[in-house]
Amino acid sequence: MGKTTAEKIFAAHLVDEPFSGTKVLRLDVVLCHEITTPIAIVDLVERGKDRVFDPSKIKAVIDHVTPAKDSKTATQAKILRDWARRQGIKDFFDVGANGVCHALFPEKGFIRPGNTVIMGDSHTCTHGAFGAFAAGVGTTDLEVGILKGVCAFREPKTIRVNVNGELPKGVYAKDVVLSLIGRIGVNGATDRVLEFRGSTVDAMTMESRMTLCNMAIEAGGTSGICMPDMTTVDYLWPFIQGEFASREAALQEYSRWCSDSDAVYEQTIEINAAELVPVATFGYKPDQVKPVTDFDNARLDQIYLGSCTNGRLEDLRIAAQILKGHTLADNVRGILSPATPKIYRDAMKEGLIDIFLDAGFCVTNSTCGACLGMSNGVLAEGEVCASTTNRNFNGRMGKGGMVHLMSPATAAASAIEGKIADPRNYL
Ligand SMILES: CC(C)[C@H](C(=O)O)[C@@H](O)C(=O)O
Ligand code: SF4
Repeated sequence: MGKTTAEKIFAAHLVDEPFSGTKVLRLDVVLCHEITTPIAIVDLVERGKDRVFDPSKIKAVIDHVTPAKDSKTATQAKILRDWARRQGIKDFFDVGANGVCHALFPEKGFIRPGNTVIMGDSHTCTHGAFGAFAAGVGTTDLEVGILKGVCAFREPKTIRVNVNGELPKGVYAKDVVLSLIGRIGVNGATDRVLEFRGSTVDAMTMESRMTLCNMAIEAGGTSGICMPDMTTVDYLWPFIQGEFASREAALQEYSRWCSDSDAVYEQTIEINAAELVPVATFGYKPDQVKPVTDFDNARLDQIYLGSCTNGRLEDLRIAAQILKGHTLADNVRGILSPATPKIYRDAMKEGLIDIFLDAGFCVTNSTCGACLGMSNGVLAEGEVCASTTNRNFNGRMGKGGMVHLMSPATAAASAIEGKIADPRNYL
């Protein structure tokens, strides 16, 4: 019987099976940020276990609130910073070099096909775009991961999502994944891997694949996964060229992680790309999704472009293309947080930042900040934000505030009109 990508990765990393169904896997990468890792660090220090299994396999960033906004966040950053220095963690990204974890780490080439990756962050599933098994974990698992380089998982079943056909004008990876979540619900993939397949996914950039995998958790999924292919190799090439004689050789090596043609799936979902339309969420759950054309004058106060879902260069390009020559509607303010310093710099070189500034946007440094309502764009009670992020929970971007999730194109069109708008009218 053939194996799925997740099954292959589990088999290749298995170190123990203490109970039936629970598998202890060897970890290739442990990712850390300043919100969850300091809790683990303090506990490890208290227990006299201030060690790490392998400093070269640990990558850390201060990204959620940076530069620190108060004493508490400064302390969290300091705990992570001191630990990284103490443990000799070279891949540590501090103020000036830091960006949103799930955008920064892939950009640095840290995630490879077939890898096992954990982080104390629910959107770790993003890294599955590289054909890796990447899962968010709690503090206890994170501590064990940091100390021993292993993590226990129940082997997840895989749901295959076939997306075929060409995406219509104004429809992007965000619309695909929001439409999927709208269909299967916020628990539709609980404890499952969502494997994204089909010609639409094959044609996607790594950035778009990351957008797809990023939101697997919003349907309850443990990880999203895409098949490694030449797009993956091309993205990683600057980092792997020393390891392989040619791109073809790299592709051959990475292809072994692709699901077998006779792999068994728990369920297969078919999505016809041609039928998709630009969508946005309307409630406090990511599965409350409807076409943008069904919003009747939905009032907005803020537009937010950024995050690990849609703060990448391709997202900024799409939004800038729509915003060019326009300004923000009178009733809204706009905030752009390019997800990493490289994205920021590239956007500057391409003239995109000028377009945002000309439109009236405030451009912040690279941080999660507003996405989780901690800094750089927190909503006031009763305010509404059109956002390219991944969570619309009640109060997510500020107590009493509401969030509509959408693609960068829809956010840009909405910025111009001051209400949820159809990007197709601007393309
Ligand atoms: C702070 C962190 C634990 C959290 C997460 O796990 O997702 C954050 O990144 C978020 O998006 O809410
Ligand atoms: S950008 Fe938002 S969703 Fe992504 S890691 Fe940061 S807080 Fe979490």
